[in-house]
Amino acid sequence: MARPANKIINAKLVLLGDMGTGKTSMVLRFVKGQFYDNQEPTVGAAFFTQILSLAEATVKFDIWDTAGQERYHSLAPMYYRGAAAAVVVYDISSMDTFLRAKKWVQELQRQGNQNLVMALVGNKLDLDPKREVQNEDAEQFAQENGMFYLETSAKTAQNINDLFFEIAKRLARALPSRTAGITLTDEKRERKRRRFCCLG
Ligand SMILES: Nc1nc2c(ncn2[C@@H]2O[C@H](COP(=O)(O)OP(=O)(O)OP(=O)(O)O)[C@@H](O)[C@H]2O)c(=O)[nH]1
Repeated sequence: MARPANKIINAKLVLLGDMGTGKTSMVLRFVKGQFYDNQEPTVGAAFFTQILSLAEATVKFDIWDTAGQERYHSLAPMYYRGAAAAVVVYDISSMDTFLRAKKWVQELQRQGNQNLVMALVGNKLDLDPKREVQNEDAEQFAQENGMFYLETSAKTAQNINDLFFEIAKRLARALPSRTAGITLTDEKRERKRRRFCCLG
């Protein structure tokens, strides 16, 4: 039987985090079900789309996967501005990447969207024997900063779909009940950005 029409949410989602933490791999796992051991570093940013159907809403994600290398840092605001959700990624086997993730959270709190749904994600859970970041520490940091926290592995796919489903649920909940068609992205800015980005 056909499901009744539910609200449609267009949500811009940005991934931020140190280089090599697995941002691209997480998105590729979610969007295409693929994983590469030799995933190339992202240059600038990469764009993906994916649709998730929940009982309460259909969420269309516009996903910006940013480059983690320091030289691209100044580009990041272009991608997190107007975002409805941000995923800050670190690698559980690298304390340095966790410290970098904390910096990203501070930057988002200063400059990001006020109602941003934020997730802190410890990726490379399959490297648990080499763990440097304890999950209690990450969980506490996430709680203190109003984020939800999850550990994932893009390699084994563990918790990858759960991450995006949880974000979709929170976005659906953040919207009042009669808001079908409302977009969570900042349309005006987004149009400007598109003009800016696509002028050849
Ligand atoms: N063991 C393991 N390796 C992973 C996982 N996710 C990604 N990798 C590997 O980590 C390396 C970096 O992955 P990327 O997805 O390019 O990381 P990124 O955060 O997008 O990197 P930048 O584009 O430089 O910011 C690649 O060799 C991946 O194969 C994971 O869950 N487990």
